[in-house]
Amino acid sequence: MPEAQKTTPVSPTAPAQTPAAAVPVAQPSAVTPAAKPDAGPTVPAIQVKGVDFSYGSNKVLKDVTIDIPTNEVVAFIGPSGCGKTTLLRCFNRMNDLVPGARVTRGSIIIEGANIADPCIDPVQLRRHVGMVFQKSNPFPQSIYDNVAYGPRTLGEKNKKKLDEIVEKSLHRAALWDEVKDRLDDIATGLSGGQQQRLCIARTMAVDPEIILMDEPCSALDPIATAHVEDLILELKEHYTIVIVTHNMQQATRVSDRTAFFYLGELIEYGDTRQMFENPSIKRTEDYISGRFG
Ligand SMILES: Nc1ncnc2c1ncn2[C@@H]1O[C@H](COP(=O)(O)OP(=O)(O)OP(=O)(O)O)[C@@H](O)[C@H]1O
Repeated sequence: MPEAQKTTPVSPTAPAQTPAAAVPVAQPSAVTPAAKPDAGPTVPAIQVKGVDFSYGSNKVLKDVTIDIPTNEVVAFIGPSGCGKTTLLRCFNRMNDLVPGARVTRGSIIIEGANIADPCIDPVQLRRHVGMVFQKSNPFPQSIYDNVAYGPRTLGEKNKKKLDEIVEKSLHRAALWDEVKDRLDDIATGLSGGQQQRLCIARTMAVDPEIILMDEPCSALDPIATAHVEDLILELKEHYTIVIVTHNMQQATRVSDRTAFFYLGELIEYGDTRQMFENPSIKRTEDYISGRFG
């Protein structure tokens, strides 16, 4: 991807990396992420400020405020129906596609821009904020064409450039060595774990800054899951990752911070190890120790 495109801000009116306003200082301490030791002040990749979200008259997110730090992995956990996926899908406005679904209060700031701003193009936003789904969904095309799809859609026609993007993306997805000699084979012939890594490569081919993962390992066996988890740890050097997971061990293995949701509210947010070893809130403790959910 040309460098100029890579740094295109989400909003055409906002300069790239414009510092956003600080988050409200009056957050409850349980939802304030702990500062990383020695980390200087950086603008979070995503700032969620007092968001309410409804499907029709059903309010499913209530006053959610959370910062997602740049180049970290944040896990969203909580019992089924608590709103994890809904919040994740707010970050690239995937919920726009659901009739009657909307943010009714608050704002979400990405790269200094309020993503609800009418001048934001959701397609452009999704280039910056990629998504990997629960079930791998490769197109019934070749491995190469799956990865080249995004760049081609954005207008890249140069074969050499496309070859480079495909190779780099497959490398980053830790799949290159397994597929380099069969790039023309149909993608649906890959194993489940390979298909999921291909979908991650496809997401990376348009050079996003943020990758959203909605239970990316739920359909995978333990070996394929381990591959994807290793990959997540490698990817955070280059990307900010938000992952929804029902697997508590997975949250502890891959994430720097964890956010626990219950009935549409953010109950606790903090350093993953600290939260799992010494949660501040009784309900968090009950959930992570398997007493409900
Ligand atoms: N497309 C939709 N239309 C109407 N209601 C929806 C829709 N998607 C989700 N909901 C409702 O919103 C609430 C939150 O759902 P969401 O999928 O965000 O929860 P979740 O925590 O991700 O659940 P799970 O862990 O089971 O995936 C639930 O009550 C759900 O029924």
